[in-house]
Amino acid sequence: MTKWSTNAWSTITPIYDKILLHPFITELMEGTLPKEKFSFYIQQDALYLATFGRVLSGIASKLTDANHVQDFLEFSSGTIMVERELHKTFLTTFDVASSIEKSPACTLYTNYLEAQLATKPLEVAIAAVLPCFWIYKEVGDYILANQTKAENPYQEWINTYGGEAFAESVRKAIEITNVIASQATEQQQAEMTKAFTMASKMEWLFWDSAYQLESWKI
Ligand SMILES: Cc1ncc(CN)c(N)n1
Repeated sequence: MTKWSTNAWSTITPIYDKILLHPFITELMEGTLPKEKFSFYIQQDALYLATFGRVLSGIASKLTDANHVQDFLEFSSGTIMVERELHKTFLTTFDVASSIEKSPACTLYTNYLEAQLATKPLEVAIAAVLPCFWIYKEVGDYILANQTKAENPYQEWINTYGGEAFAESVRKAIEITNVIASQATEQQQAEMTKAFTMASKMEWLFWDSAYQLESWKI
């Protein structure tokens, strides 16, 4: 039987293809992305990750398999720690402001994840966080395989998401989500795919908001 993740990825392939074509990603790959846009992204991402970490540990608290609990706790602490280290590098390098408010896209995405955790069944919440792992891994791999410039100011970002340590977490996250999906009804699996798709759209929005230096209209 086809795994839930295989069908879910096919559903979001048009979104993923658009992410690869987004100027934030193409310019990041070329190393030509204006620093101002990357700084905006990194600052918003620090705010995003604070919520993401809390949502991951919330999911851990709802899982029943002890190994899955441990994996999600490790995602929450380990993965986030690695990403925070990465952020520190860029926050220092680019000397960005330390107090900022969430952009509309960041607000939308973090509120969405928190709402899935608070109001939806576990299988939906877990599907909602999967794009945060999977899309970043695919984008990291894609950039590593296609970049042509020897020097890139964003190389550390690229290496983090295209690297083996991150890939291992992503494999585990996909596997756990498939186990949860295998215990779900068809209707529940459809809800999972819906959340996976929505969060994938928000990944696109998040990069787009950084590229546009999005601000509140009011
Ligand atoms: C918005 C966003 N999505 C996903 C990731 C990778 N965990 C991230 N750092 N930021």
